[in-house]
Amino acid sequence: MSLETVTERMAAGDGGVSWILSVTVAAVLALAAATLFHLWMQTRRYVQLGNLIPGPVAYPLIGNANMLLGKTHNQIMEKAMELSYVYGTVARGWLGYHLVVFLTEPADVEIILNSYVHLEKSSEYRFFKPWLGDGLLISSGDKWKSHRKLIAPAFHQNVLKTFIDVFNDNSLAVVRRMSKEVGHVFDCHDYMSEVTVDILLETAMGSTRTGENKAGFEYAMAVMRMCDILHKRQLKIHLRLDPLFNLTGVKKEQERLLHIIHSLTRKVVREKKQLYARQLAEGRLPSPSLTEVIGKQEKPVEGGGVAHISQGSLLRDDLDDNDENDIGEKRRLAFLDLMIETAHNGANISDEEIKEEVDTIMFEGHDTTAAGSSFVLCLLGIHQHVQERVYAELRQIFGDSPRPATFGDTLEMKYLERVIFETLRMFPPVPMIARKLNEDVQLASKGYTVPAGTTVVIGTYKIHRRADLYPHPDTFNPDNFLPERTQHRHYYSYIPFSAGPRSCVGRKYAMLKLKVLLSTVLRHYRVVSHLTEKDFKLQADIILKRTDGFQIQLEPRA
Ligand code: HEM
Repeated sequence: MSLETVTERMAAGDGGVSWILSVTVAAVLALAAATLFHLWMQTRRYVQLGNLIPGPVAYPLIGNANMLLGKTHNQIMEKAMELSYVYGTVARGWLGYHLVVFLTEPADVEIILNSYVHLEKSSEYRFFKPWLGDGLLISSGDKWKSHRKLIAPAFHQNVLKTFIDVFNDNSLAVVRRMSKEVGHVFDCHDYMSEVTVDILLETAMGSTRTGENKAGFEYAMAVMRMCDILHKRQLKIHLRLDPLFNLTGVKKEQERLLHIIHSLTRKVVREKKQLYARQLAEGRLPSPSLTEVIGKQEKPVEGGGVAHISQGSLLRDDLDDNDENDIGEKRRLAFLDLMIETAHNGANISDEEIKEEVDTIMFEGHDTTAAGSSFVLCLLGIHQHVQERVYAELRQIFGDSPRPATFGDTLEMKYLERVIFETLRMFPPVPMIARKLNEDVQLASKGYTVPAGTTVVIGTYKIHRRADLYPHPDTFNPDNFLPERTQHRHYYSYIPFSAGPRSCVGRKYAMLKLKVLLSTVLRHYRVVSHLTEKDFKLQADIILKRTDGFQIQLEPRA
């Protein structure tokens, strides 16, 4: 039909208009039908691929959501474990029409974690957003990539060495504080949490919470309480839903705490920036520059400033550089200073983004290490012969001297290192990791294809308890990490710090801090516990903890 005819018909009045209307409606309907057909085909493929993976019978509309009804987060985790016993190392569940796939086979886990494509976090991580904004833990795409590149050098081994004094001073302070607990059973997590926040305040922001600095004290308390709120939101179904959460007092408390946290981080970023500019103008810098500390001859390794903690090189890799030229050990550098310097040198990062990264480090570095160190103390309290071996190693390093630990000493703490690794195997502080797939993934296991849009849950806790990977997996045995044992295990069968490009950027920091803290505590006290690890009541939400408390007793060492 020519344009003329159409114009003629339009000019003809009502009949023409209704004809045009009919054509438009028909076109819209055809388009809608085509879109629906496309969606249906896609959904059909999604559902078909999902249903090829073994899992429980799913019901229309709800899928397997009935299995979650009325369950606590803990029971859900237990259910997921159960499913993997019944259905094997690849198991699926349907939340309505949303596919969730559980992986516990290292070769499959490697495909996800070692990829630069599947880096997006699942929607579960949204609770962190009001606190951490678009910080490293939850950001994605180019932002994550560029910030990771920027932050990784701040965790370089030579930077970490500058923290030794902070680690030592705070460890000794907590040993003194714990002296009032001698002789009775107490929860060591409170102490581990407090000392961890103190250390983070100094190493992340260059602040302390002692002395006149009331803001630092309030900040530390707010960080601890915010972590509790995040736990609550994972556990309580009504707090998970934003509209309901917004009506609660917990939301008000969250706002109050975030006001304290963000005000201080913003203020510290602003002041540090001004100080940096002033000192630069005066021709002096507040601290040695990042390049000076890292050293020109050493190139930071992509993804964390250190090679990945791998099975073959697990022990060597953790603190591999036995360089006694401890540059800057007396000159403390906070991550914040390093980020300000990097921004000054032209990196594309705003003040607000720097604030988000500092907040992220405060969160990620807190609960994980507090839980990790508490589990170590509980396990050593139970396994006295292991504790005696650790103590013998420490006596060999320090003799009778009360001197603080040096970086070189931490390299000698080989057995303590194995104890920490074994603890993180049995009780990984981050018990599972979740990713959202943006592309289909072909798994190594039985050739399953997991379709784009699926949430993949990597069951770290379950992988670490596989009897084919760790003989007697429920027995605490630090020798699981003897080099001759680790070299025969799959690289992805030990992932407490995750692995691949999105692995924990703070893993070397964590290991160094744990060694200094635990060695200081163990040089002063014998830890005692009358329980066994079978008595532990575990709570698995964001961070694995004991709901019965981390109960131990202390006896002073002569
Ligand atoms: C025992 C102690 C620690 C454990 C077990 C641990 C574990 C983990 C795990 C499993 C992840 C990946 C999370 C995911 O993909 O969902 C992660 C990420 C991260 N961790 Fe740690 N962590 C520890 C200590 C620390 C410390 C001390 C810091 C900082 C001072 C830190 C900073 C981070 C950051 C910033 C990320 C996000 C990395 C990214 O997405 O690129 N962690 N950690």
